[in-house]
Amino acid sequence: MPGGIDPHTHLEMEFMGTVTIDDFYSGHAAALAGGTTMHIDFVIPVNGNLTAGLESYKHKAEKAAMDYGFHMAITKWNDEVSREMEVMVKEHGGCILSSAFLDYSVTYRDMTKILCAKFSGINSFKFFMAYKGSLMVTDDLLLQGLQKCKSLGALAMVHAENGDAVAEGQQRMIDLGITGPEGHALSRPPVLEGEATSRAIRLAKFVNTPLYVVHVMSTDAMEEIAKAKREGQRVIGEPVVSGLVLDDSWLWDPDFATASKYVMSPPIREAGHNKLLQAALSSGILQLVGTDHCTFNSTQKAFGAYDFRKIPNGVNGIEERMHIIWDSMVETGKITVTDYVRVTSTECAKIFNIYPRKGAILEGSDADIIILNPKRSFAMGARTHHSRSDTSVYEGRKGKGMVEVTISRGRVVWEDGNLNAVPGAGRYVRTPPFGYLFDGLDKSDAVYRASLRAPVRRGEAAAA
Ligand SMILES: NC(=O)NCCC(=O)O
Ligand SMILES: [Zn+2]
Repeated sequence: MPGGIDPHTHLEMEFMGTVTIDDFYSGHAAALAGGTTMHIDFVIPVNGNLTAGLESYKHKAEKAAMDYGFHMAITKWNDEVSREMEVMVKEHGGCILSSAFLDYSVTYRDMTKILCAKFSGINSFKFFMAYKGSLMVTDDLLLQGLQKCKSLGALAMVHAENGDAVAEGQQRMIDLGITGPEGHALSRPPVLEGEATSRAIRLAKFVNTPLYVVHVMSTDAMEEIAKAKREGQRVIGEPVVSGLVLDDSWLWDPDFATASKYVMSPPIREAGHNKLLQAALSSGILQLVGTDHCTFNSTQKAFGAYDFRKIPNGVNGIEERMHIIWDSMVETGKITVTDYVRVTSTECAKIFNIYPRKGAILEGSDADIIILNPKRSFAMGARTHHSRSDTSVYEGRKGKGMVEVTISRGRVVWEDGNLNAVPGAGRYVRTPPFGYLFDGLDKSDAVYRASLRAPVRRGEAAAA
């Protein structure tokens, strides 16, 4: 089948003052072991300092062992950011140098050109509606961003939680003396995810642009997506492996190291949400499976030993995704093998406009192929996984369905537990703008304009 594509990971990303511990090599090794031949999400903040952001990623990307693409995070708004979004979307050769860069030396300008040429071709931008005081965007910024995304043919993605209310919820827990990992889940209940999802959907509707909701963790958020889709809105919902198969009971574990492993945002929900998210995936309400892979080791998680707000957010999943989805959804008859290929690969390639180069086995496609043996069993855990993390939220999990071979662009990069990819073997994959989600938007915009019956001509104008 086509090699899996993980639409949403964070490898070696700085987050909550901590750097995630998987880098381009260990993370990619883990991903290839999981049968994933490429993935899409590295969050680079666009902060009016594009070149610095790209420069810091260039060295990491040079070590990539698998094909990869980028999303970019928009965390503030000004003309420079707006301009940088254009820079990132333009294809190779069409790179625009922002006016600020032109003031620098030729060498600097050339470097900018090279970096832009190398990393342009990004067609998605991510907006965090949570993490007040750091990444969170206001409605005003989100609106500006949605409009800009639409004009560029780029997909707007949202981390949907009401960040203001989360901050209140956190303070409420601290005031109640709840400082442990369970406070994390209690401070940001499903209603806050549902509210932000609904708000983002409505703003995207107002702008008439497609929306991609990352890590849908609750039925509250899923129901908002279902409603919007029923009404014909172009909204993509991405559940992640942790939300599909885990529940929040671990957060109440008396052992801090165990409980803190499960801290991520939005939180892993109480049992029941997971099964309903699986059902939504089966029926097409949710469209593709990501991981939001963002690992911190036990030392890093221990930063929040006395205050859950300081526990770095994130769990593993890049290596486990293909196996767990096969075991929990195909082996149980919830989805067909064809659906499995769709939700782990094809849909992602289509949404990010790289199909059929990726996500298909066709003449002319990259020969990205996995061979999964449905009869072979797996047993997961930190001692045997390929991530650099000393913990796994899937510790002790057993099931059926093992990726035995991963082929990337025709080369066998993973075979029976052996990694055959060297650092630098991966290629950057440009994601062109105006994917299928943008088809016909001009027509619906025209219908909208025609429906306005305005301006009404009054007075002299009407008489003329
Ligand atoms: N999800 C999470 O807890 N960590 C990764 C960063 C984010 O996407 O929120
Ligand atoms: Zn997020």
